[in-house]
Amino acid sequence: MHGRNRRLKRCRAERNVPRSCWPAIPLTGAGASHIEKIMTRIPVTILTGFLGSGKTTLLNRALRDPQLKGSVVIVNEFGEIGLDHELIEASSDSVVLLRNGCLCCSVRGDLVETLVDLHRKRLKGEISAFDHVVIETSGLAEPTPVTEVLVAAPGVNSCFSLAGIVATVDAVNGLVTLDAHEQSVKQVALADRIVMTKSDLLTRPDELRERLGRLNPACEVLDARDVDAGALMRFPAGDRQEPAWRSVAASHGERQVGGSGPHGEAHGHDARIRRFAIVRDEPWDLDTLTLLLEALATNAGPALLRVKGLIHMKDSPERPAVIHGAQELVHSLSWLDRWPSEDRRTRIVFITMDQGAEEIGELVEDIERLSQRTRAARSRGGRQVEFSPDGENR
Ligand SMILES: Nc1nc2c(ncn2[C@@H]2O[C@H](COP(=O)(O)OP(=O)(O)OP(=O)(O)O)[C@@H](O)[C@H]2O)c(=O)[nH]1
Repeated sequence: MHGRNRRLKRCRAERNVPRSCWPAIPLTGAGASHIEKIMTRIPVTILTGFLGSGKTTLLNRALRDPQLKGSVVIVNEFGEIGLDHELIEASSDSVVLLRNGCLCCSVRGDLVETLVDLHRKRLKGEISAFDHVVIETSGLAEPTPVTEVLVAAPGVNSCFSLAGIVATVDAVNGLVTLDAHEQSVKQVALADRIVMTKSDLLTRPDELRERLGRLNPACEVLDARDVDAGALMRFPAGDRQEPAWRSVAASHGERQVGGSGPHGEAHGHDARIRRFAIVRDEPWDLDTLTLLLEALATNAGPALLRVKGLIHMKDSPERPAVIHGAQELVHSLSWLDRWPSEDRRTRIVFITMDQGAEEIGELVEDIERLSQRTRAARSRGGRQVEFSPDGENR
């Protein structure tokens, strides 16, 4: 098309036709849409919120809305076994998982690469022409470094623009989390929209509302039950005040984007936080799962920051059971309609304060042994063995 324009200019100049008389050449068809693709910066929404605060639940609601039909999701989980991409209800080619680190520290470079790569593939037509990106951060991430990538990273800020930040806050655990985890305060303080989740489980979350209001006075606190999740993730240009993140991102603009964060490697600021996974090839029976849920309920509290798992059940091989817990809450068991990928192993991810993989691993092994013995006793017609959380089976 450039060649055609040049040729046209030359021949009209030769004939001395005034410039104003040149016919406008309409940009139509593939050429026009290609130029539009190059010129348009794609809006990005950051979805943040502490561990288990309901980010994926809200995102899944939003993804069912046609407003997010053209959205790509980038999800970050901190650890080798990631489950979030399996729990997001979108086709696998519109979800990208960034694992093995946290977006605000070690995988910031991966985020830059992922965004640049997505944009390149979009231009080449190798993937569908998405018009929006949602980045779901890990619950432990501070949003500022991600914001900086979008505002300041060369190659990213020319193709993408940060549209806004949505933060989820869990009504039940929110106050304790804000007291104990600085990331949670930053997530709220930088948000354009704060969504309080789980207020269905707590009748008067007034104290939390007030606290959120003090942390981010410009931002209305919305109730997850009332929001239009699709519209929530989209930020029409120019419909709000100057966002809090803009000045923060600008003041950090000089910082080199792409390497490790300033606060040390792999969450040095939270040296007490441990993350590990339990993986099993053998399906579980209902006794084992029930005992695990009982043990989780017994151990619920601030030390059990997060547990989530897909469980392969003997009685239900075609669809996994899903378990979720976060601090004080162990949520009711739910089920997926089908396995989201080829991987049908039981995978349970734990994020704890101080409690190590060995301790929890032993607890799960105890549970598995006990349920085996119960099964054997039952088949012999004997009495059921009782589980005690101190490890002594009676
Ligand atoms: N009752 C109730 N449960 C909720 C609500 N929102 C989320 N949950 C439950 O909370 C649990 C955790 O929700 P997720 O959406 O996985 O939380 P998350 O923030 O994505 O979790 P991580 O990214 O793993 O930290 C799940 O069992 C959800 O069903 C809510 O508004 N009410």
